[in-house]
Amino acid sequence: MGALQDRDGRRRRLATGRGGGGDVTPEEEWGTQLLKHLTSTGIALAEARELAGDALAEAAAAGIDPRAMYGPAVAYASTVAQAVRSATATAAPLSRTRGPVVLRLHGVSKRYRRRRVLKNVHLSLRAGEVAAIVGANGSGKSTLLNICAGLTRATSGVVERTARVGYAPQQDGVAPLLTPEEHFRLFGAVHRMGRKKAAAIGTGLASRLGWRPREGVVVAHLSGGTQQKLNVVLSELNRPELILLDEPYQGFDQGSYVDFWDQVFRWRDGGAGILVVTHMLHDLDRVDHVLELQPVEEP
Ligand SMILES: Nc1ncnc2c1ncn2[C@@H]1O[C@H](COP(=O)(O)OP(=O)(O)OP(=O)(O)O)[C@@H](O)[C@H]1O
Repeated sequence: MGALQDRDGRRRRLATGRGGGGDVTPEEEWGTQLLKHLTSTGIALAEARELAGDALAEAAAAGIDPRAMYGPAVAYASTVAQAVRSATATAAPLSRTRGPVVLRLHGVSKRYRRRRVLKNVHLSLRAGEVAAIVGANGSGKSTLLNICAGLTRATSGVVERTARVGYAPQQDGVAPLLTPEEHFRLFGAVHRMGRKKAAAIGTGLASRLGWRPREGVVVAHLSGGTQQKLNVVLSELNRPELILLDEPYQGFDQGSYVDFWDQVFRWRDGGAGILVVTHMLHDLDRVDHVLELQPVEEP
């Protein structure tokens, strides 16, 4: 047996694959497999141990079997390895400059009729930064993003945002009966872009997410993940200074997920501020701010 130490300092055993006494739990076996696959991708043993330990600890903290939370160890190892590589490749130098504040929330609260959904939320996001919003279902993440986008009015508090904002909502961001190119033209027109330019920019941005839109195919006939790529592309069509993304990679495969984060870091290094709603715990290590929303207890 080997051993990993999780974030709470507990020791978690890893099976070595030989001998081992037969009392290895499925979770420990998954951790061992993850460790093995991580090292086989070239990640150093110490870092692989830490990554595997983090994964097990996060699953244990969430009370979820790691196999259900992350999928097969080999697939998760590949995701982690790619993320580590891209994070290393795109990691900003320590001197990374932050620009002006592009979004400021001060004491933001929201009620729907008598029901309070958000209470006293504060956030300051600068150009060149990424912030994540996390929280349980119903804790108000989408509501907050709608408020940031100016689509929903806060009941109280101050919301200040930069002028050029891109928004990929969780639902209804795309029209089922239009083609991607028609979306590019439509959204381009809103930003006073010519049809050709909008189509060219949209297609170029799509390629960064590993997607080449096919002519004449309406959105309703695209996969869920591809529809979501369109949603993301539309949010960045006008080179916004603030990008709001509500669980943007639902349905993405592993490669698309990695491409997506590469794209986030490109936006960030290009001077945008990015606010992303996520349920992926391992995303949180690479962002500058984490805003955790708690469900509001009172009526
Ligand atoms: N337009 C609305 N009118 C009334 N209640 C609403 C409205 N929009 C959202 N709510 C309620 O506000 C609460 C927060 O919803 P919201 O969608 O913001 O949460 P969330 O954290 O994004 O949830 P999830 O993780 O499931 O996406 C929920 O109880 C929801 O039912």
